[in-house]
Amino acid sequence: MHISLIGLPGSGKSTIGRQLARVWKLQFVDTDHVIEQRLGCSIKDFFAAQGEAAFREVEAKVLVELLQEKTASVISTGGGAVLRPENRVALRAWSTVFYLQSLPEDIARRLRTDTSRPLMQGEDPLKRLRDLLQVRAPLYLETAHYVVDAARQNTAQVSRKICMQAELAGLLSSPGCSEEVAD
Ligand SMILES: Nc1ncnc2c1ncn2[C@@H]1O[C@H](COP(=O)(O)OP(=O)(O)OP(=O)(O)O)[C@@H](O)[C@H]1O
Ligand SMILES: O=C(O)C1=C[C@@H](O)[C@@H](O)[C@H](O)C1
Ligand SMILES: [Mg+2]
Repeated sequence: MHISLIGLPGSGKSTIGRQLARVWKLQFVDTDHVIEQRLGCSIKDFFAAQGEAAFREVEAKVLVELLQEKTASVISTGGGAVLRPENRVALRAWSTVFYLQSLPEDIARRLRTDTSRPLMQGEDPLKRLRDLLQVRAPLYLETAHYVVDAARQNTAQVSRKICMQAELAGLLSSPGCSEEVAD
């Protein structure tokens, strides 16, 4: 019923999810955004005050709630949403999952000046992304119904690929939407 996007931090889940929801005329939800609303502070501040384990607890609760919503939505997840086995099972069971498979080099270049992502604030963001990918790649692949090659692609190109795949799989009631994604 829902469409979920998974992938590394900075792989474009929020940006592309919003584009797809607009084209498909579905509700758009971003788990990070819902978590921040619930916490009443930024994820970065919550990480600093309570630590990552506390964040993962909140993330798991929010994710299941959103997946159980009746209204069909495009759900952009946080980069670490696949870390918990129960999240992986829930994502696969209650949504069609697209993995945005991006290159750490592309992401590091894009996020050079970003200070909002707590896991990207170290000395060497590229090494951090490579380390994250080593741990998470099998989890993203295990969770995904479809893997989208997002390397060296802009967001409109990635959105179009997802649209075409969704049309091929008969996931959408109104085919032809891949032509509507603007560059
Ligand atoms: N394929 C892409 N081409 C060009 N720019 C991109 C691409 N993907 C993402 N971006 C840009 O990179 C930044 C991060 O993207 P976005 O916030 O959508 O990533 P995310 O996957 O939601 O990250 P997080 O897991 O931290 O929530 C944004 O400025 C977005 O416009
Ligand atoms: O990759 C991650 O573990 C994270 C990515 C972000 O989307 C946020 O969910 C948070 O900063 C953790
Ligand atoms: Mg995001």
